[in-house]
Amino acid sequence: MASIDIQNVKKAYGHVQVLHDIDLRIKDGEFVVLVGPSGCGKSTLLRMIAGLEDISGGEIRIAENRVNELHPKDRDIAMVFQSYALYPHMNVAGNMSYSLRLRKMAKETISKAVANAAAKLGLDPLLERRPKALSGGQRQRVAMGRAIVRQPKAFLFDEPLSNLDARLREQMRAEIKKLHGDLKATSIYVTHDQIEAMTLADRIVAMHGGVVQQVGSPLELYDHPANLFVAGFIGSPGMNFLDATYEGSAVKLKDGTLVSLPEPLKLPVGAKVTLGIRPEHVVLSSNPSDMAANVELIEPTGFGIILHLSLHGLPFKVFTLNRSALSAATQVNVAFPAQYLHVFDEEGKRAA
Ligand SMILES: Nc1ncnc2c1ncn2[C@@H]1O[C@H](COP(=O)(O)OP(=O)(O)OP(=O)(O)O)[C@@H](O)[C@H]1O
Repeated sequence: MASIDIQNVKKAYGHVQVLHDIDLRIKDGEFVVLVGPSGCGKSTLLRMIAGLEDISGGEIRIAENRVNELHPKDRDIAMVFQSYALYPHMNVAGNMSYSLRLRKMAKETISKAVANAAAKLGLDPLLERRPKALSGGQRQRVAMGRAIVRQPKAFLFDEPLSNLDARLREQMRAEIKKLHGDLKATSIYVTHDQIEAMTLADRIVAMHGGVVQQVGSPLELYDHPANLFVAGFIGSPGMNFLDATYEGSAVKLKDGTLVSLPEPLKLPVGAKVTLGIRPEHVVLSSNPSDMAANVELIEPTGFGIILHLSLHGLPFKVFTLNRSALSAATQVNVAFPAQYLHVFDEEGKRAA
């Protein structure tokens, strides 16, 4: 196991800069998730750590050693991809033991390592099977087993669950988390799925446009998003945003409604701001003096209900567990509890 240090790392393809000055220190044993929309540069960063892409600037250190010039096979890390890349002509045991056989390890040591990993992953009954006789989930487990037997310094996961159906993804996600609890191996996991990031990570690195937007625990990002991008990306359904102006202890919405803040912010009175509130934090009220919104669509999810509203003519969502919302009238009143409000300045940064 090892820490991974990423210092001022840049990547350019020709004149196009796809990663800008990335600085991250991943602690020994930590599970860090790189999350962001397609094209944000997360896979490129992972591939640079693995040695599959050149580094245009900066330094990457694994276990305190600079690896910029090291060949992937000399970095002692294991990568698990979305495509399982198993050898079709080898059975499960053969696939899992391949790298150890290449290293000419003793047969007994190899069998023990394979047996240990197979037990952890529930692969014992499948050791003799070829990949074509396995389900997608089982193949992904073999790919993980192949990584585990090597006891690498770190695991790098590149969207490993993307090929699986929703239920299996959920199950494998929990298995990966349990496995990490067990192995405590340094892990970097790339995904575009914010739920995967929230549920798996010790720390999330939210990326956008080749720039790290925020690094923190899942709840830090959920409770205190550093900017509009993170606020909108983390959480589903996504946060509602409303244009407003700062009025001291309140913000004023476009229609003149004053929304009280829990405390004053360091902003000049009259400053343009964006008010954010998550759909699950909006209160459906019966008080006619609260803001009125038109009901456009009702989506029952089983667990709860998503109300698509039009507030001051703009789309606005509410998530509620209250089933009476299923029969909501054409108009509802909404209230914004002060402790759940987020305010962002004109540049989109969280206002403190
Ligand atoms: N070989 C390449 N040549 C030129 N540009 C590239 C190359 N590989 C990636 N890029 C660009 O670099 C940017 C980052 O790509 P990257 O694959 O890291 O994004 P990503 O966040 O992992 O997206 P996805 O989830 O779609 O894989 C993109 O704009 C992409 O078009």
